Amino acid sequence: MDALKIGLLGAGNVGAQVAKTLVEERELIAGRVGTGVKLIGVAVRDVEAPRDWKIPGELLTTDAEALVDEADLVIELLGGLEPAGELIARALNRGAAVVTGNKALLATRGGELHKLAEEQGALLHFEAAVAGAIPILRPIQESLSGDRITKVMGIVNGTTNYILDQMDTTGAAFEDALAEAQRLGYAEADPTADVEGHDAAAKAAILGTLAFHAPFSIDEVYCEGITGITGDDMEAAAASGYVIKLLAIIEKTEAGAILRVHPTLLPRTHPLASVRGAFNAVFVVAENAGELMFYGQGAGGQPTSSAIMGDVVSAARRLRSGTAEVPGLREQAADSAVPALPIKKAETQYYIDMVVADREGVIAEVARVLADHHVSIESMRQPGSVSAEGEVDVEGVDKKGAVVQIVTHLAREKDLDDTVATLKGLGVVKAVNSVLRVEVEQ
Ligand SMILES: NC(=O)c1ccc[n+]([C@@H]2O[C@H](COP(=O)([O-])OP(=O)(O)OC[C@H]3O[C@@H](n4cnc5c(N)ncnc54)[C@H](O)[C@@H]3O)[C@@H](O)[C@H]2O)c1
Ligand SMILES: N[C@@H](CCO)C(=O)O
Ligand code: NA
Repeated sequence: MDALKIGLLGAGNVGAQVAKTLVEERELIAGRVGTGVKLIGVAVRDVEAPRDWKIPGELLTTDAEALVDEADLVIELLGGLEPAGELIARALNRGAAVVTGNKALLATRGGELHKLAEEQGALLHFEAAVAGAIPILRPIQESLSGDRITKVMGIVNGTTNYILDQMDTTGAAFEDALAEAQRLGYAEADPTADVEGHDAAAKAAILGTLAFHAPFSIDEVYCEGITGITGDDMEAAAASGYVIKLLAIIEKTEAGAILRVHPTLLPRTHPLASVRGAFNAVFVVAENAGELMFYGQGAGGQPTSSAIMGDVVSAARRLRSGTAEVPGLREQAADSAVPALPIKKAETQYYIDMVVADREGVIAEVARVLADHHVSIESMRQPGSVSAEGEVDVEGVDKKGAVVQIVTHLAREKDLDDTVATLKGLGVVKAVNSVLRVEVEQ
């Protein structure tokens, strides 16, 4: 067999690393595949642009379509919906294998692209799209395919974990931590996707699709990012023994599935609390397997290139042996439909941080509001008072109110919303500073 022709689209953070591996490790990759492999071109916007690794000039081209039309295997690392989607479809229509890390595209048009791949008998691999270097999709699609997955929960965005970790451990400002995450190659080209939770939501949709054998799109994922999290929130959480993490949680109930992404309070003893920097960690719960945990680098050019190269070797082996077989959505559709349920149906624990009038009977009044809405209290703290300037004053000087922090037992999202609305209307409640969801145990 002639050397397998590989076309690479994009030479940014991840693409440049992949180009480096394909050139410098060509022999190793060929040995792993069992046949020769050849990088035939790298499509870029500007052939003169400086890159993390200097790609040999003869490989660079601005004609992505011509490259796609020549390749046996296309690696898409442009990001964004277009022209990435159109180029992937073009490759699949030719029967070429495609490897991509583009979660935004897969969470939007995944169903259509999987169908196209199936129709053409072409391969579509995307391990890099979720949790960077961590092998998580293949274990879900293959190793756990004889089990029933009931829940997946984890930290799946490196940029936001890096930012929150920096804010928590060094007191860094949000903007400074974000700039550093961009410099380190963790963030999306438009980092709004990271900090507003959209990147994690795309990953939640992909995880849901594979774990629950039913197609979910990003529109079906409830999504809150971390832009509302302040240094004060982090400090208050720390003082109570918690840390704030952006979690993606997908869980199956009898009626359907709830997919959500939001900042979450975790006790410092929780295994996800110790996930630092741009690392990711994902819990998978399956009926027979029980709990599994996957941990590793979730972002960055070099770690992500490992997942891309794993998919390249896997696809190339199948091309070589002529056994293209796609664990795509046809197989997923074998299960009965699993509707996506609204966040209002979710049940979780909550943390409410508020300022109340500092006088007798107020706590009883607050507790009554919670009880009236079927929300029961697990713990309550009164860490101090606030001054006229709104600063916590533990000495109690110049008191304008008392800070009260409540952690509830499991409650329905709807009941919690009603509770908070009632609390806000209560004369004795001066302010509700923050309401966060809490995960205390796995
Ligand atoms: N960076 C990470 O840690 C990471 C991890 C996992 C997945 N991903 C995904 O991998 C993909 C690439 O990420 P990245 O961090 O390397 O992004 P990047 O922005 O650093 O690189 C993308 C490159 O593609 C180029 N490009 C865009 N449109 C083009 C076009 N039409 N023609 C030619 N070149 C074009 C850009 O100029 C840029 O150099 C994205 O889908 C991203 O979501 C990234
Ligand atoms: N921007 C993404 C890249 C990895 O998918 C992140 O920070 O996790
Ligand atoms: Na991965």
